[in-house]
Amino acid sequence: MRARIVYESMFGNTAAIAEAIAQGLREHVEVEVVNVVAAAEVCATVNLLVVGGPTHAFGLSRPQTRRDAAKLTNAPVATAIGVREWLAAALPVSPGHRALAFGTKVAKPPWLAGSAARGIGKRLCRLGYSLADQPVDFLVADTTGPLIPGELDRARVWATRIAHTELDRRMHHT
Ligand SMILES: Cc1cc2nc3c(=O)[nH]c(=O)nc-3n(C[C@H](O)[C@H](O)[C@H](O)COP(=O)(O)O)c2cc1C
Repeated sequence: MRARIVYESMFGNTAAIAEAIAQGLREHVEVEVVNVVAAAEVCATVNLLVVGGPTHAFGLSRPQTRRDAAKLTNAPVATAIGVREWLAAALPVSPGHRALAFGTKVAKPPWLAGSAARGIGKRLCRLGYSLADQPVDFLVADTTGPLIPGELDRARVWATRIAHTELDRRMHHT
């Protein structure tokens, strides 16, 4: 089984979660982790597509929010393409394709609405994917991070559980 993780990240937090998910999946699955900037079209030979990005202005980032993010860091930030644009350009898939959605957002205030993970999940479903689990938000302490303690472990454990259930599912479907 092969998985591809496509992520977007301004300050490295979503990137770190993507790596933790890869670690969790890798115990059972061949995994490739790709920054959305470098991700070409959706690869047909992948059994599980995992897509993640930061929550900006209650949803997926846009060119303007990425430009705003770029002002908060000296590190190079890709503003031209994000997960929103990548998914908008993706081709629909036939039934049976599996996917997972994740995102990051600030922990406080807890009532702050919006989730990139949910938006990504919706778009994946519209493309024809069935989600292997509910979209998951991972939390950062502040806009530029860091992740709150325990989030990397939570991502690893989540991914390992999904790898198990997906392998199990494939064994019983073939
Ligand atoms: C322009 C901008 C808008 C943001 N809007 C939200 C928001 O609406 N809700 C939220 O929870 N976090 C918001 N955040 C915080 C981001 O979710 C946070 O920067 C991100 O999770 C960090 O991940 P990254 O290092 O991978 O970019 C915003 C951040 C930026 C830069």
